[in-house]
Amino acid sequence: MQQPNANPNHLPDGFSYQANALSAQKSLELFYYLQQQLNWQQPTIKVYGKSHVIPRLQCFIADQNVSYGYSGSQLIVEPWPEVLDAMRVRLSRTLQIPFNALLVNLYRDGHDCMGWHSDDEKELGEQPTIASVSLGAERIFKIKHKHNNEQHSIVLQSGSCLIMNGFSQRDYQHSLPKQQRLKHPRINLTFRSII
Ligand SMILES: O=C(O)CCC(=O)C(=O)O
Ligand SMILES: [Fe+2]
Repeated sequence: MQQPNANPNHLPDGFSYQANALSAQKSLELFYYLQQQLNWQQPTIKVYGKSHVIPRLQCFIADQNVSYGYSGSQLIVEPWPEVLDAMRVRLSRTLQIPFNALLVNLYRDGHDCMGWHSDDEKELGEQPTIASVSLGAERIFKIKHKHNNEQHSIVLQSGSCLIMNGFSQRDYQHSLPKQQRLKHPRINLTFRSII
């Protein structure tokens, strides 16, 4: 298996990684709170005409006027819990992006994963900014260029924030591969601005 790049600063244009956006203590508290409190769903998606449940749990939180078809399945839209609304306000102010939606992923263990994709849905606009906060187990995150062999892989630590902006979605795909031996869960918060 390819080793994760030791230096997360060597990411391509449009990706930037901040290790300690949240303290270890705060990250764990938030992890347990969200694991218990959110209304987790496991939507079904169609791949080549066949229906599958996705290999993770999800919760979609958004302002009331927002609707977002995620890979063809319409998720139930949940209101903002106070703690996530506060985080959204802070991130919006820091990054100068009016985040109005949040897709939360729960990877129950290393069997749960997310396949190669770009977050390039029309409703995210031309050069979307996505802020991705990780809580709980560390997971490997892979990035590959769409038209050449450029590949990167980094470890997303608990309390970290990965920002994707610029042409990161136009030019690259990303994925969260299975890690068969991993027993611990992880929650990922992806703040989005839907037009
Ligand atoms: O779990 C992750 O770090 C990636 C999530 C992701 O790519 C997405 O929600 O679009
Ligand atoms: Fe993504």
